[in-house]
Amino acid sequence: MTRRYRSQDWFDNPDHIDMTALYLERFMNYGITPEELRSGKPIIGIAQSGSDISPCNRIHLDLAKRVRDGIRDAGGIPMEFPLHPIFENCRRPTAAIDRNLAYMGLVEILHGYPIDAVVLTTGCDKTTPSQLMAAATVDIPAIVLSGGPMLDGWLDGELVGSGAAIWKGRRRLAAGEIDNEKFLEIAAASAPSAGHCNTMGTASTMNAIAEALGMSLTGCSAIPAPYRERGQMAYETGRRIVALAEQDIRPSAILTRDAFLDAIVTNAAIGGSTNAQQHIMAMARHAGVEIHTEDWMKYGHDVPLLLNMQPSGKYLGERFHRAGGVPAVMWELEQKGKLRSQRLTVTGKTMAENLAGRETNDREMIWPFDAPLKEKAGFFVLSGNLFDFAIMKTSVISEDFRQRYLKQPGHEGVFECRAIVFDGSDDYHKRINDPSLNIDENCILVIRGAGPIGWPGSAEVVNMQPPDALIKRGINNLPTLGDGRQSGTSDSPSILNASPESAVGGGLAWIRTGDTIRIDLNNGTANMLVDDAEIERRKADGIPPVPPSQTPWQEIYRSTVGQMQSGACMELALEYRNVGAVLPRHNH
Ligand SMILES: CC(C)(O)[C@@H](O)C(=O)O
Repeated sequence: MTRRYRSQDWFDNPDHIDMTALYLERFMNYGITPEELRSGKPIIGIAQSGSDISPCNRIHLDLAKRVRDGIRDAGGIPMEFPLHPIFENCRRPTAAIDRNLAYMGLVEILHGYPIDAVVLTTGCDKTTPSQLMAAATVDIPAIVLSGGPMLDGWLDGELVGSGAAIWKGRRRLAAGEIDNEKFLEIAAASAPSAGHCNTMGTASTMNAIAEALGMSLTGCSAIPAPYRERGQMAYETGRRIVALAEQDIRPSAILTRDAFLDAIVTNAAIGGSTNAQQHIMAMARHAGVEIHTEDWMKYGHDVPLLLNMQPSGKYLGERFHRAGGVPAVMWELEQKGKLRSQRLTVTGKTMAENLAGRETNDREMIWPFDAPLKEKAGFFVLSGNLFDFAIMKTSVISEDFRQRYLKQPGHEGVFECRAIVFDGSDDYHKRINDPSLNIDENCILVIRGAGPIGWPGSAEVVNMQPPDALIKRGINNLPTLGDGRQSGTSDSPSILNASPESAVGGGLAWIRTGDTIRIDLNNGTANMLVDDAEIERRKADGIPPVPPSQTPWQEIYRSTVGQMQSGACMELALEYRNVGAVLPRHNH
């Protein structure tokens, strides 16, 4: 039996035939017939995230054609509409402020237009969580179609991964090993085709998480953008969303606590981006699921690193796809009982069923659970008088860094450093090479004013590079700490996402250059060794100033956003759930 869709309240509503005429007539101007719209078929939205200013997602302009084919073949009517663009690399002051804006825009579209189900076209970092957050709020049937990563980058016979090549290139530039032209050549080589980052940066991470949550078809996220399977996946996704609409399988049936815990576990096993922390929190909260600070350590930290992909490992996205992609990693976890896989996914089957038979045939790319690339590779959670919450990405800690800071005889897991404090990244760039700071290997670089309210939007700036003089001596990483984020493609073992941020009076506001910071990974603490009376005295100096808002949205964003610990959500939006079930009033 076909069910009555919400779109029929617009197009087939005997109580409001006067309104129906108004709703129907303008769709005809691009050739849709009233019969189609009144046929009782589901109207399937395609949230189009691709555009010329969203190059990571631009492939979706083509893929949408195959999605439409799938929707039509399965008996639905496609309607494509734009999503607010989000382009991490280029958006100033940061794309982080776009996540909540795109979220809000998509909620309004899905609620206010005759849309029964939606295909979410994901790619660049925040295009995934923003759309899943909206799907959770509206709670109409939804499915993720990833755009896929770029092809692998190659230069001079070596793999060059996007993002990772930039951070490495910057260091080589500072060391005087390459000139500007070579740096640009490396950057170009790392991005050889359509698609998002070919490394396990935030884009690949968030698409993998969408799949781990059960919101995309099995094997979707890792298919490189230009591969034929990508177009085929678009077609199958289009077909599948019609079935989800018919069966009324909604995100609330899929986005459960079990699904989010599996996302945390999978993120650790793939060496996922630190940005996943705030996005997982935000998606969970919009889905009405409680994820607690302790869950990161309890479920995530002990998970080993299984995927040999940059920045934690060696290879890039094409090999990941050929090795079986996300299902092959999850298969390893499933064998060891690390997942809660008896849960529904958009395939209509359980995650356990989706994973059956998905063992990898490439053990250089996906390592066995019992003989992994690294043990205990999940995020490490820290707290202390500098912040209530921050994370460290342990999967990228190099052996050199471990030896220097974490394996000092008699003090394993504990190190003390002299703080060099920067107020935002302009200050960092201006002063990092100032010889009067005497920065050496006993220093920790601290950045503040980079959180959701301070920046505004939380900037990817914590992976600060050491001064040129140190890099020339072969010291590529100093400990760093801050209330901002860092690129998922970075190999810096930073302590980041510190909450509460300096701009709201978090502990980072009271630290001064020259203070000693003690990091204790045995107890999960990070403290400035400054007594409480002195901290109180410093409070009289006030919170370090942050720049004024430059646009209306920046001001609204600042007045509504929470801290990164809790997902940097637009807090008032959390009051709204299942808004797709509440039809808006007629408009004339
Ligand atoms: C590479 C970027 C822009 O930094 C981001 O996409 C990430 O991976 O976090």
